[in-house]
Amino acid sequence: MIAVMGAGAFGTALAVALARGGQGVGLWARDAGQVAEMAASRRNERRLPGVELPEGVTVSARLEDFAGAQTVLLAMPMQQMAGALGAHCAALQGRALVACSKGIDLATLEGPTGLIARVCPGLAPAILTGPSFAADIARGLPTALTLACADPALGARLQGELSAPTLRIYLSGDPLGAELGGALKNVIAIAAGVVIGAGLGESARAALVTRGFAEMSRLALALGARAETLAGLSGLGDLVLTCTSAQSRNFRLGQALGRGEGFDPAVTVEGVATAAAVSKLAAQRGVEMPLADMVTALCQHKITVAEAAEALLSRPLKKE
Ligand SMILES: NC(=O)C1=CN([C@@H]2O[C@H](COP(=O)(O)OP(=O)(O)OC[C@H]3O[C@@H](n4cnc5c(N)ncnc54)[C@H](O)[C@@H]3O)[C@@H](O)[C@H]2O)C=CC1
Ligand SMILES: O=C(CO)COP(=O)(O)O
Repeated sequence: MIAVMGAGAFGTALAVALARGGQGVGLWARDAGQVAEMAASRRNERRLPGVELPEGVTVSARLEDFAGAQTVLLAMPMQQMAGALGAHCAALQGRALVACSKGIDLATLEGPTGLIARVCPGLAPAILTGPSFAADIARGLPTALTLACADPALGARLQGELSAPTLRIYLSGDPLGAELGGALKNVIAIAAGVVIGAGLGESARAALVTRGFAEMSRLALALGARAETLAGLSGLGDLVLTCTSAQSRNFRLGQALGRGEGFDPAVTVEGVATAAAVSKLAAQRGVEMPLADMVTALCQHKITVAEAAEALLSRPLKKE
């Protein structure tokens, strides 16, 4: 059995895909009311409407019900991960923990695997990330993801366990690079949404995505990630998806900013807190991240879109 902590869109979609592939999956939600609703309707209408939970998915608000699961997927928003893990560390002893969240913790500037290693020392962390909208996974559309783990034997076990007929998993030994790609692309996706929302055009978006990739790579390499990881599914792959699709919540928030419209604060948009974390991290390391800094300032309403565009276009001319 595999357990999934966090019954949002992504956790539910992964549970559905894995169960369709023949795995027994325990889907844990902290809210007993939501669990009762899902158990009765066999759906998660709040987060993943229109998708039936296969028979192989068991829902519960009691983590003890999934004590047999050797692998636990963590699928809550990044800023909630430290609290959720801290509360359940004892119950998770002896399991492999696979982070499915994309972001950097604003309080500690840790990514998911670093946070797991600190909050639950002794547990084996891995990360599952890459271009994959929950709705696509749940519809059974083909999806490829990266499973990154520092321990090659555990990584190979998880790769096999988490692969399903429409979920193709590639293995990486660079969890830092994989998690940084997933976190940083959300920040650039907000900027891409701003460009489109403000009517600055497709050419500007292509330039921004390219310069965004350069800036993602600059920070990731400075922190010790591998360049080939950034060029893979978890970096470039997810950057392309998120910067070009209105299915992305990060892109849609950016579009709203670009148009001067509001955005529903209840929607999970990982890039907002992560942009602020990235700006801090980059300043600490002396890495230039002009796009992330602009996104941070825009999200905090410290500058206007016109000022951001002007500031980026008037930067000193450089070599590519
Ligand atoms: N939705 C998508 O297409 C994808 C999402 N992700 C990542 O998955 C993570 C979760 O995103 P979504 O599922 O889309 O968000 P969501 O907004 O659909 O759901 C978040 C869920 O987390 C739960 N939650 C919040 N705090 C919690 C806590 N302390 N303990 C347990 N559960 C808690 C909420 O009740 C909610 O059910 C994010 O980091 C996101 O970047 C990754 C790939 C695709
Ligand atoms: O990470 C995702 C797709 O790979 C989902 O993106 P959003 O969080 O922007 O919706």
